[in-house]
Amino acid sequence: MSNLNERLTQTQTRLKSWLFDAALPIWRDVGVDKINGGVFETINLKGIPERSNRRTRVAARQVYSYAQARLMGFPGETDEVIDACLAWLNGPALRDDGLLNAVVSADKEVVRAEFDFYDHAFALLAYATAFKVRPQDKDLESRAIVIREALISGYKHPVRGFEEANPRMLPLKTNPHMHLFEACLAWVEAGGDARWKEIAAEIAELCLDKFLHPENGSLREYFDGDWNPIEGEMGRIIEPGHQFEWAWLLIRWAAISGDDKFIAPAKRLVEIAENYGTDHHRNVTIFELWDDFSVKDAKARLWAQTERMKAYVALQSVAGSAEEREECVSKLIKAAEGLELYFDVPIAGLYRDKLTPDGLFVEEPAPASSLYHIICAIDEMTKASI
Ligand SMILES: O=P(O)(O)OC[C@H]1O[C@@H](O)[C@@H](O)[C@@H](O)[C@@H]1O
Repeated sequence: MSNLNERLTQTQTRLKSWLFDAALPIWRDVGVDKINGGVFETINLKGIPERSNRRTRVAARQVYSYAQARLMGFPGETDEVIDACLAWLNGPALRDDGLLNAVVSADKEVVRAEFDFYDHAFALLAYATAFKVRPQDKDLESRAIVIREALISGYKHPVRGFEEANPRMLPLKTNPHMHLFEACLAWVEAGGDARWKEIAAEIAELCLDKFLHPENGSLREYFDGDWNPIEGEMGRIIEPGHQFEWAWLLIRWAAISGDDKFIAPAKRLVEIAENYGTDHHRNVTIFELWDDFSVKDAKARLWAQTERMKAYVALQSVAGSAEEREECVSKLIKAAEGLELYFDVPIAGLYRDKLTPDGLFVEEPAPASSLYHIICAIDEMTKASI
């Protein structure tokens, strides 16, 4: 076995053991709120869950995480978390019109009922992944279709993509489109109807035509109502983590759609995020750049490290030569080592979230919301080979 291959296998094994032996058990055994239902937002670094208001996206992400764990062959119990979170999504988080509240308290009082596009994208991902492991449960598909149709009837942009509110509220945002794209791909994989693929195609084209900077190929975050970058500083923000994340999705979409035109822009996104958006001294991908690639915010959140990993798994799958593939695998290992920096806490299975520019971690409870990123990256990593 080559040295690189050996390092890849060791990294895959190490991360998978951390996930299976420590993280999945703790986020199930401590993370589920057995009294009030749903899951806690955070567990502090002493291992105690914290009682705070709950973002709907967290319940959705935990459905994804434990359904994905099942797909990965996790031998432990997963139904408890999946059921608790599905009940939350279809209970306290559900509004009368079929859409979702954004934030609900532990006592099930609605804290923020406003429509949040991002939460709906995650609910669709949750239902898709649950449906992959429970294909006989047709309710999962019907609930997702209710949300999808409500999104289309209430929030469709007149030309392409989706609005943030009805009546319109600017800026329009690429981020929820990215997660809706991700959910649509999951539904395509889960055997959903043709509409999922049509929405994915629309978002992929919108990304190429409008989200990407025509000159330097970066992907910006905030747009006006005609899909031009919003005026002022906001229109100039790019997030390196999102460059990696879109690259991962675009390469997956190239395989599903059979259209290779998405690969070159994806490679460019990775190049930008690696060369300008990653601090090679700390070995972490940072939070924000300006669209001339100067640094806006050098703090580094955990999730961006997982996107770096996913992007290199995608890139190695479309590598043109053995050398290119080895280069991707070597960067994948580097990215995984960057992620593991965040795992250095007294209780295995918990993690840090923010690394400051001077190399210190912020002291704070571990957020449940990051498990989704981590499990996805580890699952993707197991697909890499040389
Ligand atoms: O901040 P939380 O909820 O942990 O999400 C972490 C991050 O997830 C990523 O996939 C992106 O959507 C980011 O914009 C987001 O901030």
